[in-house]
Amino acid sequence: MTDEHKTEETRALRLGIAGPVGTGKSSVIAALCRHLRDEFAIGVITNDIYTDEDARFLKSEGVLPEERIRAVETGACPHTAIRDDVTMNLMAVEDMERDFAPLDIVLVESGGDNLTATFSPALVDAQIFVLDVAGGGDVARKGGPGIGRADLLVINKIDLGEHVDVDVVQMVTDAENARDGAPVLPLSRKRPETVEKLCDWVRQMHKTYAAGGHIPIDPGPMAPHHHPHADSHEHGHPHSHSHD
Ligand SMILES: Nc1nc2c(ncn2[C@@H]2O[C@H](COP(=O)(O)OP(=O)(O)OP(=O)(O)O)[C@@H](O)[C@H]2O)c(=O)[nH]1
Repeated sequence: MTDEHKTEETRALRLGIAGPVGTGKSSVIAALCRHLRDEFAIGVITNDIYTDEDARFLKSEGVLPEERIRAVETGACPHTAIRDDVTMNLMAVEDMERDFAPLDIVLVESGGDNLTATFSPALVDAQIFVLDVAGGGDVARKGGPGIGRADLLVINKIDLGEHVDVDVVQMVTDAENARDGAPVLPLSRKRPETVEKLCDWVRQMHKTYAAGGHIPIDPGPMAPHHHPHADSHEHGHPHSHSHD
């Protein structure tokens, strides 16, 4: 950590990374750790339903010392653990902050099975929502709380645009229109200048947060959705949510 980023009085910036399955959340976290680990003291919490696969991926990439990467196995709908009852995650974040104090940034990766899952502001101070071009150019137009109101919307894998017939410029424009001027970042790990822009956004967010100038926003509740389970049962959490 450089003196410029030293924050004696504030706890770590808790930054959530959400988005549908496979859009590149773990890759975004790996890139941030690789590029920012000499500037900031970083910890990572991953969320999976039954496994610690994302944590194992990040450990195998060697992006941080292994003990700075911890998995929360939610055992249930992963969006519940980042939005409705954040206890497991909050404890994991607080343990991490205590064990490695002082940390500058804790990155929390959502399990992400749904386009509309977002973090509660009780868990994170700011959140990045990740889409990718391989999911289709029209996804950005569909809106929803993460696309519309996350602090940053990343459109990932722009290197794949031509292979999946997606007009990346149009997709970014659609996303900007859905966000009333909030930032949209086209990203590809194969284009270092885009990775640097992502790092700059995080640096700026940390600076604003450390100066007390960042107010966490709640992107809003997720939309009603279905899980492809065969059973049918009530959920113990309040958002509208049914299993078929
Ligand atoms: N071409 C290309 N592939 C990428 C890029 N970023 C990630 N990927 C690939 O996309 C796939 C999914 O990436 P992950 O980082 O595992 O995505 P995720 O959102 O964490 O996935 P889940 O945790 O399963 O939801 C992997 O095969 C990555 O190698 C990129 O910028 N360009």
